[in-house]
Amino acid sequence: MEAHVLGFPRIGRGRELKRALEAYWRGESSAEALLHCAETLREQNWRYQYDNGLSLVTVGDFSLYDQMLDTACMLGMVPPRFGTVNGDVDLTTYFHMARGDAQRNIPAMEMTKWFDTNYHYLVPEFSAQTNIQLASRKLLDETHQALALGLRPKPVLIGPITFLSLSKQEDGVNRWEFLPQILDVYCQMIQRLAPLCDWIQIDEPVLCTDLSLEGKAQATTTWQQLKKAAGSCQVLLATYFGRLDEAVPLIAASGCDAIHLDVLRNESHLTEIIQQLPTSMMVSAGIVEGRNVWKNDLRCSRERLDRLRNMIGDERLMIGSTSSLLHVPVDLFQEQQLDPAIKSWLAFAVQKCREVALLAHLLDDGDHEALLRGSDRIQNCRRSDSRVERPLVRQRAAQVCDAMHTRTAYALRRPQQAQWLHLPLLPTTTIGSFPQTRAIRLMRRRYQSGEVSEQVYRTFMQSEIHNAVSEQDVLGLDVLVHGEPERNDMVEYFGQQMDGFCFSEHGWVQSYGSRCVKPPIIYGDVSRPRPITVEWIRYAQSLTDKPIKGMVTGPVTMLCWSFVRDDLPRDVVCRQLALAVRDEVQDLEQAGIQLIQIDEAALREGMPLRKDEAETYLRWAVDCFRLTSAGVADTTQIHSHMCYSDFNTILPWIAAMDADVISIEASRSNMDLLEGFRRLEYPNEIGPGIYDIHSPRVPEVAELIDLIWRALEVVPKEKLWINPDCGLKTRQWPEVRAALRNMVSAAHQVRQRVEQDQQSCRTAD
Ligand SMILES: Nc1nc2c(c(=O)[nH]1)N[C@@H](CNc1ccc(C(=O)N[C@@H](CCC(=O)N[C@@H](CCC(=O)N[C@@H](CCC(=O)O)C(=O)O)C(=O)O)C(=O)O)cc1)CN2
Ligand code: MET
Ligand SMILES: [Zn+2]
Repeated sequence: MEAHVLGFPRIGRGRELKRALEAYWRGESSAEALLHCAETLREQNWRYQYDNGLSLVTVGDFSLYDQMLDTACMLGMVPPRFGTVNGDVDLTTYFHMARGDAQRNIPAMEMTKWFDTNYHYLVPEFSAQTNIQLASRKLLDETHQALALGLRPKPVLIGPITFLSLSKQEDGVNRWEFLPQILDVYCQMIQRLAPLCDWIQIDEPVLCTDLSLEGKAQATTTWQQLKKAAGSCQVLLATYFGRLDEAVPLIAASGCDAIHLDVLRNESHLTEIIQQLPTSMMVSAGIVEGRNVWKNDLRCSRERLDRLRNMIGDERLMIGSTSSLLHVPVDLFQEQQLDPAIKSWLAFAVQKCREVALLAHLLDDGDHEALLRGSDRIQNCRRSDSRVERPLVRQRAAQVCDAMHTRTAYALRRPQQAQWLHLPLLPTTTIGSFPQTRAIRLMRRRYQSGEVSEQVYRTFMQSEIHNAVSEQDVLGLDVLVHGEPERNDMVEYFGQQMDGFCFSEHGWVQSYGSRCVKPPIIYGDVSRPRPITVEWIRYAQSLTDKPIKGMVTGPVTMLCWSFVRDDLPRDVVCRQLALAVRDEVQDLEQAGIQLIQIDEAALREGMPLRKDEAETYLRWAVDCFRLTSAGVADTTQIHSHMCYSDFNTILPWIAAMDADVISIEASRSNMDLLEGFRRLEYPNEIGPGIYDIHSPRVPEVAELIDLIWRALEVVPKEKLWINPDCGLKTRQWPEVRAALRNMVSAAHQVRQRVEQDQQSCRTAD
């Protein structure tokens, strides 16, 4: 029986790829060194798969930056601003596409979230100049590398339907018209791969979303052609992240040799799905979860697989992970500090490979009872651990009532806030973080390792806060922040101070390019034993007469960016988080902080992939935000920040959050997205980001003024705030200083004009 995973993390168990990339970008190492590191990592990843008993190793999941970008390169789709392509896309062009070219002032390709994960892909661009041609040998070379090592490669490609669905097009261009040319390149590649392997994997995760009309119309014939190109090599059509629904008949008619599906997320429809497939089609059962870190319940999985086997027979079954393992850390065995009991409940990518192989083995005849008992013991230990279910947390959650979600009407709060705040028109602020410098990170590491005392650490962080506050004072911002120097990450930091969470030392997961996150693990009921941010924020407030905006991470974002326990529904966990953050918000208020931002950066990305599940999610997500924020006085101003602002379909829900002020990403869309807020007559205040913090480019005053005027066409002047798109932690101080200086100057100039106009209106009256 074939046993495989859909993909493996590429960052390396010691984040080798991150270090190699950043050294190369800084000009400190050669392209050869980078490519050598990549080759070594691929080999290492395949060894993990092979040594743990998988029958195939996945090839082509490795990338120097992103697999969608790699696919665009394979198709020769270099956007014209980066130059013309001659032959294969070179490394310099590749990284310019990913990160922009600062020297020539060329913006990078857009980055956005990969389905409902915290991974970002680069969005391929179709324009009138797009010229599709095979322009990368990467997949072929890597397949040869695996063969040379004596391994059995299974090359993987992002499928054409997913690729096109996730791309963008310039006005007047229909990207679907490129499908025949794209297919031609895919077929060329597949024809070359076919003699080298038994299986080719075509990833079509878009099948687990509500498919577009074009996608539906083109899918089946597209895959039929891919299969034709593969000849006698078998094609596995891989779906993941959700339910298949209406995609099943499309797949059934594809002529492909196997379908991969997520058994857990399709459980209730499994029989129906199988009935629709031709009996010649094999089923690769995604049974080991690729999106969380919990050890597989082998008995339960074996029962699931047995039911499936009874429907289709042994010879039609393959065993796999539910999705690529890109979304989990590499190797649990590196962890030295985890509580041993909790560690025994976990599996990272390497361990998950083993689980897939074990499950294939468990389906053989033979006595596997000892193995199953071992797995049962672990599951029981986890269920009965006293840290998992805590009566006080449950009691408190049960006592939550409607009144705890509701504040006085905004119209009544607003004048009360204005009375003490005395803000000018178009107030300026930032989203929270200032540059996380090398020195800050180093100090944190030295403190964690015990090299420096708590006293030294605190004094250092206070001096960073002092520095951030005086920078903001000099810049003339109206509402200040403390700058978040004490936070390694906006989610991990809060998790580290709550009960019910645990942490890995090396559990890095790629977020984009070389940037990684270390998601905390929620294993038990969550509560907040003591205040988290109060000391830091109070210190910042003691340094200035201007208002400091307190900064906390909201419950939905804590949930979305953590590994969440799988023994409770997500909304229940989220409500526990909401109560914990609610306590923090109230403590900040008690400490005299009257502006508090509750970041819900991930609210939009947490939306389920299927529209029919969106409303349920939005209802509890918005409720949790309200539960977090509604315990404060009318005079306290609640802010919220959300990134990745594809908000148009959920605007009424954003309004229902009832934050006094929201800040959102808008600069890259040129304020276009505000149109929706105008139609809705968004009642509260709003700060559409006027400069893109993802790029080192310093925006000019004139363009900022222009954006502010554009925003004023839509947002009444009394409701508009001026701020960047997101936090500034990934930037450097010189850029930040220059950009904020321009932002404040732009705000002042527009403010003056608006005030003059007001004056002359009054005189005319
Ligand atoms: N969880 C989460 N998801 C998010 C975001 C976010 O902020 N958090 N933002 C959006 C964009 N995603 C991002 C993801 C990561 C980073 C980022 O900057 N990551 C850092 C790591 C941040 C971190 O946890 N840093 C730790 C550990 C840093 C570290 O590597 N330390 C060195 C030692 C210090 C040194 O020599 O530099 C080491 O351990 O070897 C700290 O500051 O304490 C990185 O990859 O470089 C930025 C944006 C969406 N998703
Ligand atoms: C990814 S959203 C970031 C919000 C946070 N307050 C920051 O400025 O970093
Ligand atoms: Zn943000």
